[in-house]
Amino acid sequence: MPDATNATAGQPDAPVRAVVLGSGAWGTTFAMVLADAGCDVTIWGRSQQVCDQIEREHRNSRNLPGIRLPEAIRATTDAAEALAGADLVVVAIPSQSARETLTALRDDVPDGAVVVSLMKGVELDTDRRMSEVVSEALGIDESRVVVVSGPNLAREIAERQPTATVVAGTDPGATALVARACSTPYFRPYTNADVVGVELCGAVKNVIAVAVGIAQGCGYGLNTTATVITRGLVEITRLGLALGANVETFPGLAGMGDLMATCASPLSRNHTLGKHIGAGLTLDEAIAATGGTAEGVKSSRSVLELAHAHGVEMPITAAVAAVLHEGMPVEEMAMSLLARPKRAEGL
Ligand SMILES: NC(=O)c1ccc[n+]([C@@H]2O[C@H](COP(=O)([O-])OP(=O)(O)OC[C@H]3O[C@@H](n4cnc5c(N)ncnc54)[C@H](O)[C@@H]3O)[C@@H](O)[C@H]2O)c1
Ligand SMILES: O=P(O)(O)OC[C@H](O)CO
Repeated sequence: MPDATNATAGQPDAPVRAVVLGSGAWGTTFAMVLADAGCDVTIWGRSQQVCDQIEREHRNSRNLPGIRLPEAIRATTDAAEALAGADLVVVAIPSQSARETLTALRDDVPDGAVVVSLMKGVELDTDRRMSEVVSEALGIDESRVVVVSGPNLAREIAERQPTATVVAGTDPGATALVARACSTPYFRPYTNADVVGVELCGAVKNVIAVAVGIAQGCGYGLNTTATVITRGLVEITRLGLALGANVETFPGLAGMGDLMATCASPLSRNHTLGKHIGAGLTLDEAIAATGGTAEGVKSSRSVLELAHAHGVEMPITAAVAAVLHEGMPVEEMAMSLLARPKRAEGL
């Protein structure tokens, strides 16, 4: 396995000590990636039952049925115990729970630890990106927060299928540490200094995946899917550029790559939820039928607020928010998008 020693901390032989906050599908899978890369990994979870099963049976049947986890991964519900001496603190809980959860753990996160956000959402009410929420909740500089985002459906990675990701941070040392800590023969990180762009890609693609799901649930075919994905990427790019992102991020893994994976895969919770809505379920019914966290439900609202605040037009996001939260019938969604004033293609 590749080397994941903590050379930047001046301990060339010590493995990186990583703590993953959250024992859901992605937290558990990322813990497996870190362990396969040579890190010393502990998962902190809320469920005693899930933690016990990870420790004793090396499985998490609630979130990753049928997957055998590395035996070295430990799991506990005791946050202080988990976080003591951590070099990396990886946050893998739903975006809207991040501030409250991290504020409560603030005193347990060691000084100097690099904090990694795996979350793909924008906070309701504040419209903050997750790295901003992490930094505010823990009282740390944003340079200590690194983001990992890409075409990373948990189940496929838990099966060790090959994929790549983007590790984004403003501090080159912290970014390199995280990239080294999660590099395995099946998981290839690319670094990027554009935290804003990478985070917006991850959050908004969930909303676009809901839109694609709705279209497919309504019975529309691949022309509609391709139209929503392509114009969805335009929306993401427009918002990103207004917020200072780098244009090169959007056709990359965190942008087009993740959009393609999420909009195409039946494993995606956002896509699945959209399909249920398109097929006629209510939002509550669709959430229950989907299971897991479909971040696009809440982020459709916060992304739209962010867009309004910056004068950015995001018609697909607006239509998703209208269907999910304002009672717009799904049948009206396509019409509301296609009837807009005609314009030239492009941003
Ligand atoms: N599943 C994926 O394929 C995937 C891939 C990339 C990124 N993500 C992102 O990672 C984040 C987590 O996703 P997931 O798939 O692990 O979700 P999940 O629904 O499978 O698990 C979420 C976990 O967080 C826990 N949790 C919920 N509220 C909590 C709180 N207040 N405090 C502590 N723990 C809490 C739950 O108990 C659960 O263990 C999301 O932002 C998601 O968009 C997921
Ligand atoms: O299951 P989803 O819709 O949350 O998507 C999972 C990942 O974000 C795909 O990269």
